[in-house]
Amino acid sequence: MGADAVTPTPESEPVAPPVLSVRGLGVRFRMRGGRHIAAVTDATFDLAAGECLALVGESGCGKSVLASALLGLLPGNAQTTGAALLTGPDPAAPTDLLAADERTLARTVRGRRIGLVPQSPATHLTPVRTVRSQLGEVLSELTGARGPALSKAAETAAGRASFPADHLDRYPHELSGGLAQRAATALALIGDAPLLLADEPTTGLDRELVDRTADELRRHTDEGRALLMITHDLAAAERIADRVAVMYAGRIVELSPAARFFGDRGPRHPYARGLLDALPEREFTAIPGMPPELGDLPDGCAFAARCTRATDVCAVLPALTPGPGSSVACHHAEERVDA
Ligand SMILES: Nc1ncnc2c1ncn2[C@@H]1O[C@H](COP(=O)(O)OP(=O)(O)OP(=O)(O)O)[C@@H](O)[C@H]1O
Repeated sequence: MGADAVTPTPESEPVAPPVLSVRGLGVRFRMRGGRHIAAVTDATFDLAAGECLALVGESGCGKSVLASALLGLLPGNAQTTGAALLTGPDPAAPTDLLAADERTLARTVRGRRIGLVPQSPATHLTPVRTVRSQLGEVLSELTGARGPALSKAAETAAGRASFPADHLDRYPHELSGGLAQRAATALALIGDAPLLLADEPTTGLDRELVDRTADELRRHTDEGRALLMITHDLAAAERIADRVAVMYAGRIVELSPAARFFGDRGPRHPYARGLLDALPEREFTAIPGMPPELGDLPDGCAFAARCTRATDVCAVLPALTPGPGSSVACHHAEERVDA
């Protein structure tokens, strides 16, 4: 499918001009013996200010690789295709994150135009330095603050992520999981980036902390930031996402408003429906079989081997196509409309 082959339906379209416009993004890893792993193929979506898009899917489907591509943090054996346009100070001259050089990404994008809320705050924070010192370092780098102003700025930065000022002089190992996450979020917010990228921000947290962390992220979105949240946690996605993109075997197979996805009508793609049905609070029925190897994908629909709806037509790759309520890459999606 070409980069501009997806025309989103009104329902699956973002509500304002995009902060991020991803078109036909692909990431392949070159392996020994001339083999390739197609980790992400033809990802196309927009993300607007004040909007949260949850990118969901099973482990290994390519979510984190997509995030790394947006941050310019792919390893040397990666090849990218397509474009990922990040709107900057001049809306008429967006930065293509896939084409930008490392200097541009390091100096003007990471931390300043994209704030990364990491998967594991414990490993993201430096263990031998207090939270105040770590906030101070990023603040002086991004804002130039020095001396007493720096300490005050650290308190303000902590407050934005609801990190308590009386814990600023603690080391990461002295923090609970929730506070470590808030410290990491405070770091991500310092540059006042219009786009936040949260990679599994709730992993390892108990349910109450998941809800609180998700609500915090929603608050930052409501302040006008765009949030791309990568998550296994469908409950967290349901809590805060405006739209949901479901990835399977490196491709986005459904792009849907969250209200529809989690509501009575539900997703239209059989895999997306299977993901929801696997939840303990729903049918608790696992999808049979395993996802295909990304180095050995079939020519047609990668989900067909696990799909109860598969027919001969599924040997032809289905394109992500606008339909009633959501965009879906499935030859049989229409059968599920308003079921
Ligand atoms: N440097 C690399 N070389 C080769 N393959 C890689 C490399 N990095 C990632 N992959 C492969 O890309 C695929 C997608 O990985 P990715 O980490 O994006 O999945 P994910 O959906 O984020 O899963 P998880 O939630 O478990 O992190 C996996 O099959 C992974 O093995």
